[in-house]
Amino acid sequence: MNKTHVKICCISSVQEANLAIKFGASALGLVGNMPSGPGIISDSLIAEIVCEVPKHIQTFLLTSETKVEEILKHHSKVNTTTIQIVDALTEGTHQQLKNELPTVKIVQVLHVLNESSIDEALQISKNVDTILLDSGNPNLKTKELGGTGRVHNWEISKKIVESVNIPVFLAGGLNPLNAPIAIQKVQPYGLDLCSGVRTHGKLDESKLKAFFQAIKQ
Ligand SMILES: O=C(O)c1ccccc1N[C@@H]1O[C@H](COP(=O)(O)O)[C@@H](O)[C@H]1O
Repeated sequence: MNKTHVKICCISSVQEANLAIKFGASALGLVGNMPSGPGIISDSLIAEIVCEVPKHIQTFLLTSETKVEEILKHHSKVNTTTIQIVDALTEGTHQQLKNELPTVKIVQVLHVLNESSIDEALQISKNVDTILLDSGNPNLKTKELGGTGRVHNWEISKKIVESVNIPVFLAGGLNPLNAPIAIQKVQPYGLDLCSGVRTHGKLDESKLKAFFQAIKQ
């Protein structure tokens, strides 16, 4: 079995970034402005963290912008290696983004709500580098676009991993206890987590250690 990649999300300082990297994260999530969620930081802090991170580590800007023009504007302020779009596009296409930023990876989040997510994933997979499956609900009045601490239906996630030809990250309520089961059941390219390795919002060294120990392959 291939090694599962790990993205630690909701990084809120250079110290947290270094801690996550020390334990084995190959990617870091930096949460921009959102309608809700525990991990939001300012764009200036995102830019500062990006500058300090070693070049082999991927930095993901989480953006709630849904228009290509606005996504480009957001990214220009922070210069991450990767853009993670946490809601569906409403103006422009993924291809436009890729044309404008050929060296930046484009990750589209899909909030797994029901079986219709499988067809949606298939469509999206033609135009992005990576899909990230999360447990939010963009249909609520105040949108939930991630950071929920909730697990979704992994049977559906498993079918998506089997159906698409691009890497898939699994997110949503992962922690040291359920991560090995997630890997076995869904077999994603990577795991992505925020609340499961934190205590009172701060990255918790003992939880991080337990997480990486639990998924050692
Ligand atoms: O954490 C947030 O504030 C957030 C807000 C809006 C979109 C995404 C957000 N975080 C992402 O959500 C996943 C899942 O979080 P959790 O592990 O269930 O707490 C996390 O990996 C971040 O990518």
